[in-house]
Amino acid sequence: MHKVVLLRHGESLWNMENRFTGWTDVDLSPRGLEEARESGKTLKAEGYTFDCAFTSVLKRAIRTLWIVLDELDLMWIPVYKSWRLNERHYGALQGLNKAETAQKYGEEQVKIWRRSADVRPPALTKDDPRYPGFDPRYADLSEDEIPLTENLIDTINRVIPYWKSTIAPTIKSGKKVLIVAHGNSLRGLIKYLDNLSNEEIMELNIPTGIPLVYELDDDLKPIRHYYLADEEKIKEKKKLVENQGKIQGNS
Ligand SMILES: O=C(O)[C@@H](CO)OP(=O)(O)O
Repeated sequence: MHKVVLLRHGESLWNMENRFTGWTDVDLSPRGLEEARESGKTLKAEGYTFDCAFTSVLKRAIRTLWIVLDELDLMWIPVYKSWRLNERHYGALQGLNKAETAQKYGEEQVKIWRRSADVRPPALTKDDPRYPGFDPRYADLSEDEIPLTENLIDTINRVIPYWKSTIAPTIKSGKKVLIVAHGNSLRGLIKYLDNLSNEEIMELNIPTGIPLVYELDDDLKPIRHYYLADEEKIKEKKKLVENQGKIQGNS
């Protein structure tokens, strides 16, 4: 049996301001820093240790990982960063306030943009300053790999090849792996691992900063999974994420 720990970064400054973030490289909020510290302490208290870690190229995930590794006194372990673990690209919605967008387009439309598997938010154009092609960290990507917008399936189509080529073989080799990533890149990974339908994934929200343990069999098929926090806290934090897409006062 293998265990892999998935962790969504702590609250970011744009989670705090309730803005669509995607590939925008915003840092953790003060609460996010605390959540990261808290997850590190929980993992330590529960006796978790890791041989290596995987994360995205976005600082809210990287800093969460640093803080967790600091708490675990594991800052020395190998850390692999890949754009493939980045948050889902939110296209032209990036930067907009989620509640205001719900006010303008309706809560149902915002839920579809946020949680459906196959609907893409409006796309960026290549002359938009938010186009990732202008960012040196994506210099090695081919033009087809650089998103203008993504739905969850597009995200899955870049996360899963990395899982198969790199993360899964590492886990199978017996290494203890920590993955610190994002709400939707983790939803994509979970949809794949648990074989969830497009309807089921619609209702899945991942709270910030709570370690999620997946126990996997030898073929890396999930046996069970659980968060390292009490039920109430998980429920409350999932609700918080869900309500971000509602018109203010409707939560
Ligand atoms: O804005 C985003 O990039 C994501 C994660 O913070 O938000 P959502 O939960 O709306 O998919």
